[in-house]
Amino acid sequence: MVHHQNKAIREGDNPDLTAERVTGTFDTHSMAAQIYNSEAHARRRREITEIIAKRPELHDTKPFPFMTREEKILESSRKLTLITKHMNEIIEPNNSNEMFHLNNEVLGIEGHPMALHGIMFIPALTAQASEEQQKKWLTRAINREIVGTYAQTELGHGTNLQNLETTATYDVATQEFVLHTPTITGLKWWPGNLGKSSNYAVVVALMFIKGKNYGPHTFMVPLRDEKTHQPLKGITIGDIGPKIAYNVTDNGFLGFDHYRIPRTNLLMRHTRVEPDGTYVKPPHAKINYSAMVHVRSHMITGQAIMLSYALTIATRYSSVRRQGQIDTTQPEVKVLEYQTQQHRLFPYIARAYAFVFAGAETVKLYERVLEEVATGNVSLMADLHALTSGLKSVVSHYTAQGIEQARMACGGHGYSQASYMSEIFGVAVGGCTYEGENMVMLLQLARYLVKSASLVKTGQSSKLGPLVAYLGAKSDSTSLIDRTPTTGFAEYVKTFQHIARRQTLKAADKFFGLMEKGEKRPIAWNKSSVELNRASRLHTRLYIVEAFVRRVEEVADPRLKEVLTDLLHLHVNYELLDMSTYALEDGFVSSSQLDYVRDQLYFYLAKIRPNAVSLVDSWEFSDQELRSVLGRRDGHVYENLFAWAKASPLNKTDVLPSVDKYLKPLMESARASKL
Ligand SMILES: CC/C=C\C/C=C\C/C=C\C/C=C\C=C\C(=O)SCCNC(=O)CCNC(=O)[C@H](O)C(C)(C)COP(=O)(O)OP(=O)(O)OC[C@H]1O[C@@H](n2cnc3c(N)ncnc32)[C@H](O)[C@@H]1OP(=O)(O)O
Ligand SMILES: Cc1cc2nc3c(=O)[nH]c(=O)nc-3n(C[C@H](O)[C@H](O)[C@H](O)COP(=O)(O)OP(=O)(O)OC[C@H]3O[C@@H](n4cnc5c(N)ncnc54)[C@H](O)[C@@H]3O)c2cc1C
Repeated sequence: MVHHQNKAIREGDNPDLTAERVTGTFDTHSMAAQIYNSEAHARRRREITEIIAKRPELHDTKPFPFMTREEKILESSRKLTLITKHMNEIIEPNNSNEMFHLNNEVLGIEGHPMALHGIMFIPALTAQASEEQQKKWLTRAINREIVGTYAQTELGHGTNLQNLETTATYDVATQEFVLHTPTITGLKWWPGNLGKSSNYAVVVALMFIKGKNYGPHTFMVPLRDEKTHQPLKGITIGDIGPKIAYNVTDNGFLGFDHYRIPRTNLLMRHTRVEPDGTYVKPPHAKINYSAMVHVRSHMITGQAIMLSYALTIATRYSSVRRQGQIDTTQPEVKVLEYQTQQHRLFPYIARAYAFVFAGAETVKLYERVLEEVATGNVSLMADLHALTSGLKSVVSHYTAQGIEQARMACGGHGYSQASYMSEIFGVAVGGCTYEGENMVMLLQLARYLVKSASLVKTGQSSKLGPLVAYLGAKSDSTSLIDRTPTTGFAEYVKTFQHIARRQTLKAADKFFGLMEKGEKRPIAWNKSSVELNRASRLHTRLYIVEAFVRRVEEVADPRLKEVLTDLLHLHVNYELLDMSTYALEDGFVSSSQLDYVRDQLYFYLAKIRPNAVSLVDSWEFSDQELRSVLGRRDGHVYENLFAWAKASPLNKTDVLPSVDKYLKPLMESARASKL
């Protein structure tokens, strides 16, 4: 048997797809180790996939698009119960990476009844509950004796937490907090799994003690009777209805009617209220925003994975779809031969790799900050907040764009739910909104950038943190791209630094200039905000490029290094063209240099072409995880599209009741009236 570098090759596959895999120049298992950050985890992912493949009870009973929302929730609950019961046979206990993979394989991306339990409820208790509180609730939560969510957003307010309407008023006499929803707009609205699944929530409410508003605080709140699951007295609760996607998750509403909880249900790791109502301040004002930072830090990888789902589907399909000729004397070509198709897909393949590498760095920083904060050191919180705010915005934006490009690259079949593209898009695009609307989060990063710009302008560049140190550096007068014998990545990084620095300083000048002219700070901020967000995007895209460069530098295997270097070339050239307005504005890059960048881009599209399928195969998504007829590993698309269509509920009978009831009589009466 021939051992190929691409480990997805199997006998009997569509030969067009096998031909693509044979041309791969690198070992896809080794690339998976880069993507998943260790050989051990990449191997464990494969093992988990194999275990699941052998357990039919963990497979979907029918394609998700053919299920109603209720059926999907039932099916998801069934599988959730099974994986909870057999967890230790499938994954290592408490390994969150393995858990993430298990969930994606078995439950899928549409959510499940305990999604928020793992993503936010447990992280909130871990970071914000005192040791005593953790003994009481965390172990029970980890054991899934109770199910919880994170209830912050309200019908009227999601972004502006200071103006939430839910109040938690301390009653010194009974040592209780009284939770209350004063208006319709104060109803909690959106929290995942709040509607029907959770019996507890970490609730964010404005805390009032002796008439003073202490701002948003987090409380552990029982919502439903642990035995009957009936809502407790004083609680109004339900599902908010179907959404664009993610409909297995019961996003919910919640209202409180003078609902009492003990004082000790305020999460008290960093902040306290004494029995007499004395308030003990936390070491950092935003320390209780940690569950949001947790998701923002992890969602970078989550988004990269969803982008890669779509790219895997589109790239495989483009290798089996033949349409039209390039040379009219030759047979029809695979659509992947078209330069336009490559230009649509390959830069996004590069972005997906860039995002997953940036995501790995972010999680590392998050874990470091989490440890430091636990010991009272909050010095890196602002840096982490700035970085994750920018990354969640930029990455979710390009992920949604990339998925949509991948869908269009599949032509008509991309529009069928058999492709699964609409669900992938729908789930991913939610990331532009949840955990902070993207514009809002870019403005959070902009605050950090403006402060950094102030340091530069006042001659204090030495105080800049490592993520913004480039703002204090001097620029060359023009870019060195194509002006040195060999243009390396360093020239590109310097060019991106120049662009981000110039835009940051320009936006900050505009803001400070408006204030000098007498505008109040918030007005000046609003009038500069488009320019400020441009700076935030450029800064974040620079960070992503640098993370990509750092990773490629670390890779030892020469075959992997070569293909990752090709991807990085594609990435930097594509990015530079995409932001060329900024580069041309001050003549830092000339139009002849951009011609060079364009030529490089086309060169690397062609160079990557033979590795395209192997690059997507390296993500090692099983068919069960992808849930896409177009993206099947074996490439047998057409016969399976036909089988899928035949299985559609509409095809259970030849004549639909609606035809019997309405269309037949309509046609009959039309015919009769002609007589
Ligand atoms: C593991 C997951 C993997 C994959 C996920 C896959 C699927 C997920 C599927 C579904 C989604 C699941 C869950 C979704 C959950 C949610 O959406 S929860 C709700 C999230 N809500 C938000 O994000 C609200 C956004 N708003 C805010 O965060 C805040 O309101 C704010 C915009 C930051 C402003 O806060 P505030 O009003 O308090 O601000 P100011 O008083 O003006 O202070 C600003 C200063 O505070 C600093 N700051 C703010 N936040 C932080 C922080 N977290 N850490 C450190 N510092 C912070 C900010 O920098 C300002 O500082 P300054 O400039 O020095 O003044
Ligand atoms: C799929 C999904 C899951 C969610 N899960 C949860 C959950 O589990 N728990 C939870 O508590 N919440 C959850 N949410 C809610 C989510 O976090 C909020 O919807 C989100 O933070 C945005 O807030 P908003 O809806 O108030 O948007 P708005 O703030 O109303 O945004 C509307 C527009 O106003 C703009 N805008 C608002 N403020 C500013 C500003 N200061 N400057 C400039 N522009 C501004 C925005 O950019 C946007 O264009 C979820 C939402 C979704 C879609």
